[in-house]
Amino acid sequence: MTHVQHAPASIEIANGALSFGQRDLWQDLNLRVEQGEYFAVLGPNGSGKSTFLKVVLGLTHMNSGQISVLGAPARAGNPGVGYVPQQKSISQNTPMRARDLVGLGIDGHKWGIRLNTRSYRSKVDELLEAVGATEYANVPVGLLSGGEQQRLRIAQALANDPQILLADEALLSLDLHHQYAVSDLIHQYNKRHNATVVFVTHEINPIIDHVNRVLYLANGRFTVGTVEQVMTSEVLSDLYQTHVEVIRSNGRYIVVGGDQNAEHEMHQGLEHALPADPAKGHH
Ligand SMILES: Nc1ncnc2c1ncn2[C@@H]1O[C@H](COP(=O)(O)OP(=O)(O)OP(=O)(O)O)[C@@H](O)[C@H]1O
Repeated sequence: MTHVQHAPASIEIANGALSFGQRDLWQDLNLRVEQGEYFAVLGPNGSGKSTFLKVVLGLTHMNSGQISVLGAPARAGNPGVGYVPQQKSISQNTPMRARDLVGLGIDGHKWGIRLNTRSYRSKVDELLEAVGATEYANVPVGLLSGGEQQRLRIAQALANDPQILLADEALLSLDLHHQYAVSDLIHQYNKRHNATVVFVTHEINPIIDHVNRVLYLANGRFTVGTVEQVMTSEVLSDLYQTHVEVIRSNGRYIVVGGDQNAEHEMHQGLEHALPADPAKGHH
């Protein structure tokens, strides 16, 4: 008799529950994210998206349930997991150059290389090249634009060739052009390395072509499924427990109604989903 060998899940949560005081983020969460999957985490402000990443990172512990990451309990500092934290502005006076920032991500222990050796420098060059940042390698990071800094953060997160890349609002504050550029970069890494991507975002449209499945969190409840399954008026109304309208236009989604948070998404959705079409004119 042959046995089918199941590869371990990239991320697996069993019976997960997490609350802070009176605030439930989720209960009865059972989830298996496969290696190579591009997984989006959506939801309004405060629904627990960033906390979900922190649980995967082993920085926050659930109240109950188990989480395994790459076949072992989640633990902080796992070199198999890369993390692009929510963007914070970098002071103009930071004495670091672009290449120094990227170099911080290199785990010398893993690569057997030391700072300032030739192999270290060539690894940094390779990472800069991969994110298209070679031309500003020696520029102080504080002088770079938000989009340029964001590329460096991604290079830093990819420095150890992680099997899982966690990105927290990686497109926030980028203009539309840079949103798509950064989104493409992450997608390429996902495909070339069969890496799992967990992408936290308010705005699904810039990544919609890449996403395999979605975890949508709202009001202590959640739903999981493909974009087509989750992004419907019926499913989101049920999740928000109030009427929400999901409009699909040119393959983009606009969420209208619900609470203030859903309205917030609506505005972002409108901004990005319906770029001005000069042919149609404005009224
Ligand atoms: N360590 C903590 N102690 C207490 N409450 C916390 C802690 N971490 C997060 N919270 C609360 O949990 C909720 C979820 O926070 P989280 O940052 O995960 O939300 P989010 O969905 O990422 O929100 P946003 O879209 O605004 O970034 C918030 O109400 C937050 O105040």
